[in-house]
Amino acid sequence: MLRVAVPNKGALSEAASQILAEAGYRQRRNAKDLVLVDAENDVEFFYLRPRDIAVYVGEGTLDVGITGRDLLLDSAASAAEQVGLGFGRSTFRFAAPTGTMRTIDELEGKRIATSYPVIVQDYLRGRGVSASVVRLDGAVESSIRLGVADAIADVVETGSTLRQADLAVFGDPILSSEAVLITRAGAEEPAGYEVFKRRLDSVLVARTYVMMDYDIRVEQVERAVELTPGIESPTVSPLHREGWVAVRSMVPRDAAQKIMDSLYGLGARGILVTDILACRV
Ligand SMILES: Nc1ncnc2c1ncn2[C@@H]1O[C@H](COP(=O)(O)OP(=O)(O)OP(=O)(O)O)[C@@H](O)[C@H]1O
Ligand SMILES: O=P(O)(O)OC[C@H]1O[C@H](OP(=O)(O)OP(=O)(O)O)[C@H](O)[C@@H]1O
Ligand SMILES: [Mg+2]
Repeated sequence: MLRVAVPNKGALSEAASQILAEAGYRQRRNAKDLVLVDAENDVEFFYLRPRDIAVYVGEGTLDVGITGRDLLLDSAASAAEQVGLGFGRSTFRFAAPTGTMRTIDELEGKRIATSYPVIVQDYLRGRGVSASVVRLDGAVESSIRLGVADAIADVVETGSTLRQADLAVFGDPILSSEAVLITRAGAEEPAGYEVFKRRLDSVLVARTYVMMDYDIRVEQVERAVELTPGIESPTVSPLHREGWVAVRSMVPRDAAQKIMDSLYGLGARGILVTDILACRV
């Protein structure tokens, strides 16, 4: 049975269970449950702290995990990112009281509070800056006001937490994070992983793409399919109406409106867009 680690709480928990449910797996109904066996699909889910997931997967106790890229890097566990899952996006950045710091070099000799000490130390080492890192569990934004740090390095999503604390980011983003699927680095592929991965990949495709159908004159088909090349190749079928064909193709969801405008300009009519509920590509 494939053993999968899923965040039990925090920013990634709900969306992780959601993507697994969309991939056809049973998920726990009670947020207190620690384990759920999906016997029909031969998968066992373990609900764990997102920060611990890379440790279990790196040790090989669990086969696969969903965690944040930032948490994976900070764990220094021997786990490898397989695919970005497109949710739980954030950046990881330095911040200090508004107007006090502009560059990374100004961190020299300062105290930096963070919940991600490994990422911060690696980054500073790479930049040749020596500073002391104060490890805190959370609510890092309060650390400067409370006198234990001069700057912080933390997860920034909307930026509203920083604004509330009168802090401003400075320097380039240290990294961009999202939820990722991880497995043990260098290990043989666990039994059942291929199907599990294909199911998640399929949800990502179904979320990213829509199905587009349209009718167009035969002379314009080549130009039209350049706009809608699909993943494999578009389906072109004859229409009862002489000189016209119907085209069906997957297109990226966020480009659909622009593509429809261009197709209409080429003379396409009856342009329809539908959601993809599930797929295998
Ligand atoms: N707004 C956000 N706040 C915190 N983490 C976020 C946010 N958006 C995305 N994430 C990601 O969620 C992961 C943090 O998980 P964690 O469980 O610590 O979340 P949390 O919301 O801080 O939970 P808790 O505060 O209960 O520990 C990281 O990968 C982080 O990049
Ligand atoms: O940019 P924003 O949208 O404001 O989100 C980022 C904030 O959210 C998280 O805090 P959380 O609420 O998880 O508290 P914590 O720091 O105690 O974990 C994170 O640590 C930042 O503080
Ligand atoms: Mg938090």
